[in-house]
Amino acid sequence: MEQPPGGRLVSSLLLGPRGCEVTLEREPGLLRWRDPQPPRRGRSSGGENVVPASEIIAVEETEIDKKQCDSGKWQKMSKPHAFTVHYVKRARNHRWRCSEITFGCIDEQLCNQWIQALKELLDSQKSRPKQLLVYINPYGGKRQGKRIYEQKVAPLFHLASISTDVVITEHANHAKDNLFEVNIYKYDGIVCVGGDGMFSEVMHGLIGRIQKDSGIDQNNPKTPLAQCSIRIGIIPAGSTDCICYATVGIVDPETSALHIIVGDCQPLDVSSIHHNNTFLKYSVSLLGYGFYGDILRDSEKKRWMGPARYDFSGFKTFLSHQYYEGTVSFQPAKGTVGSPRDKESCRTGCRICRQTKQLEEQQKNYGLEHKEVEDEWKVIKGKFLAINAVNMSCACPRSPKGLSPAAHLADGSADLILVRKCSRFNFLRYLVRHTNQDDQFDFPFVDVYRVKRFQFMSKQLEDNESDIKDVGKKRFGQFCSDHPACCCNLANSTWNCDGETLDSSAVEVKVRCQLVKLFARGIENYKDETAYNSSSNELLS
Ligand SMILES: Nc1ncnc2c1ncn2[C@@H]1O[C@H](COP(=O)(O)OP(=O)(O)OP(=O)(O)O)[C@@H](O)[C@H]1O
Ligand SMILES: CCCCCCCCCCCCC/C=C/[C@@H](O)[C@H](CO)NC(=O)CCCCC
Ligand SMILES: [Ca+2]
Repeated sequence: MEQPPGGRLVSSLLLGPRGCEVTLEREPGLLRWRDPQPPRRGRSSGGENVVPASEIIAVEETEIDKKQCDSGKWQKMSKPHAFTVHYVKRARNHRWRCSEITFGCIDEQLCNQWIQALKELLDSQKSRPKQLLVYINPYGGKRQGKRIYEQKVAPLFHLASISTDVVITEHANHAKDNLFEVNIYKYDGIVCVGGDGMFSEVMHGLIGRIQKDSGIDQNNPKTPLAQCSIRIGIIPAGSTDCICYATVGIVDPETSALHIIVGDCQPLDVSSIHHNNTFLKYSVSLLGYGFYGDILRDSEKKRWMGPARYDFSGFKTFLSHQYYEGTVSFQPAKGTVGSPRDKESCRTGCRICRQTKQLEEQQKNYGLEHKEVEDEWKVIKGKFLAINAVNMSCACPRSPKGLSPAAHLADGSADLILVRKCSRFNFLRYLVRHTNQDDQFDFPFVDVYRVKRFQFMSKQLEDNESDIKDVGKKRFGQFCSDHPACCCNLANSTWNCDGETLDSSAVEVKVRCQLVKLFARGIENYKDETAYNSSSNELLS
């Protein structure tokens, strides 16, 4: 065994029946070994495996059973000693798996030395969570949340020595209310097992609690909000799981559990939604009026159908081809680097998100953070089939590129997509482009803007606000002003806010740059030279 001062441990260990040189570089923290198997036809042998310390899940001493002991080189040892390293292995389509490798040692002392060195390396990974609070929605998606957690996630958390407090929710808002009661500060993260709605609930609980503890009034749309340093983890078990897909690249509980274990951190923009100085909701994925609002309103009555409710209501809403009149006003994002028509997407370590954050910090240092108040507003009146504001791409299994493929997770802006009244055929062409490689914004009836703030007011509300004079009528402001007695609900849509409906059709929206953090790292770019290839964790260089 060689142990030079640089902190490198090199030993000849056993991998099955064959010997193999294994190296542990303490700085920068890499475990390396070379596959010893003989060459097979059509396959090269001796591939080097490199596992960064940040992707080692656990190390443990291994009992060599009788069968293994009687075979190969183990036979030559009086009492074999071995240790197993559990680590992240990348598979296709951004999937992560927990893989393991067992190394045999000639004596107990060498085995203990390796185990100790690896454990010390694991202890030095400071961003890893040790204690988590887990909320499971047993009724989300296909109602598999509890099973998914118990079978796929809990064993991994146990392996990684993470302790958990688990709450199985009994009703909607259980998790949100609970977050105002428990001592959240003793946890390194909050995990939600469910869909986008469950994430939204946990996020509202966490943001609300942090603001309460910081003495910040969420109803004031101008107040800067306190950032949440406690990360949120998502174990996908919902119907759309768009936030998981757009931040990890796949909807897969095991992959998400591994991102939590290794302590990933992905900041996320959050939009705050107000009306008349009243806080309504926060949104991280889609805030949609018209088409997506109507799908949601219809699908809520069909929750019993599970995820298929969206296909049913989607088809019905498409056929209804309803458009809505109103006024959209917005402030174009000036402090951001990218544009919604970029070809480049937001990926792990995104340059655009980093640069935008730096710009924002520079502005803060020069006391210019409130400069946006004076920035010009652009006003668009029209008839819209859909108004979609997205803080991220909104990629999901139904739409692998999402509603705005170049939107960024953490650039402090949202992409505002206006789909004006057009024929059914053209609207279908637009929807089909959600699912293929063609440019969704390359239509004369679609406009897209990168914004920091926007407002919307439906025509009915505008008319009512100017028409209705007495207070009694104003309470029924959303009813038909031409026929005050008939109570027919005018064609107002509702807002779909991350899969939940909003009570008001008039909204004022402001993007809060990187308000929350997730246990994720954005979608990895395998072509990136710092990424590893899918078959052997080898560095692509
Ligand atoms: N025990 C419970 N009973 C009923 N509703 C619950 C319970 N726990 C949570 N909820 C609510 O269920 C809603 C939907 O849950 P969730 O997001 O997990 O599934 P989904 O709607 O099928 O998926 P998606 O949001 O991805 O479309 C959430 O808004 C949450 O508030
Ligand atoms: C003929 C081909 C037409 C195909 C059209 C497919 C379009 C799919 C786009 C999906 C966009 C999802 C955006 C994410 C929204 C989530 O915040 C929200 C909560 O989970 N989900 C929905 O509102 C559920 C929305 C579901 C819509 C179907
Ligand atoms: Ca954004």
